[in-house]
Amino acid sequence: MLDLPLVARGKVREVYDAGADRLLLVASDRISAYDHVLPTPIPDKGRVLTALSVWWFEQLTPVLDEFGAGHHLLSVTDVPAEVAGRAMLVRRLTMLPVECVARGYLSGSGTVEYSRTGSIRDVPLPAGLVEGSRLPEPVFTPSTKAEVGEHDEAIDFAAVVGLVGQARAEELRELTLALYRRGAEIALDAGIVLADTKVEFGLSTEGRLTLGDEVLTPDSSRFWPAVTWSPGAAQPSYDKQYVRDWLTSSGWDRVSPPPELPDDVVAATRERYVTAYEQLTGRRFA
Ligand SMILES: N#Cc1c(N)ncnc1-c1cnn(Cc2cccc(F)c2)c1
Repeated sequence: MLDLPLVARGKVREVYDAGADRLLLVASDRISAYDHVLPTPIPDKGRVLTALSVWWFEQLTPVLDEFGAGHHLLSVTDVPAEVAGRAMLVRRLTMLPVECVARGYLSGSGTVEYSRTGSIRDVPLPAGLVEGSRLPEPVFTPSTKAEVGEHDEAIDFAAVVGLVGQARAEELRELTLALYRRGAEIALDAGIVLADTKVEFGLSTEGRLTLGDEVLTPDSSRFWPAVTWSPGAAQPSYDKQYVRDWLTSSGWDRVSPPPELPDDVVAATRERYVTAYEQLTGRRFA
């Protein structure tokens, strides 16, 4: 347990108070599937996803610069030894109450909405799209932050305006879409379809729009292997498919506490995270 006050705890991450205007974001090795946190950790998951976020902050800085925005990462070395490699020291922000989601492909709740309305939020889409279809243009699909354990609630652009004002809402939409476009382009070059992602922003003490949270990780985004992309059915998850398939085959009812994962599923899942990192960054995971 860290000797710092706990600020927030998510399914697989914690936020600690690191003193004056600083927080410590700690990524655990926990993995969640079907809205349950599984009892078996995936070794190095926290370290891989932290290293990936750090790399994306570097890659996306030119996009942030275009908008006069910054990011909250201060250090990954100035952190307690017990969480070295899986913690980010970040600037404390005043977080904006909007989960900024960009979708480049139709999936999950997006497919449900499209099936009912022929659109996603206020964006009409062409007929004939199916689960996994690439959208003509990426779509901004914001939601409000739910209490821990609850699902985020979809909101439309007008609701974002109501929360942060017209100019800020437009800035959030355009910056979220620009970050997604750049990330999706880099990911596809590495053989990964970035189907969608969720980013969070806050305001720095100087009032500057600042990208927070984790960025473009398999926990905040849908990663699909490009080689198996085939619209018309649920796409296999790049990182969680072994876990999902094993849980389904185990007969687990998705309501009672989930079973422990077998060693081979743990090892294969760890390998997926490491491979995603190495394919995207071109760097060896140490
Ligand atoms: N990032 C960031 C951040 C910041 N830079 N400044 C102020 N607050 C936050 C902050 C607070 N909660 N969260 C969500 C969150 C993240 C990780 C784990 C969790 F449990 C919950 C983000």
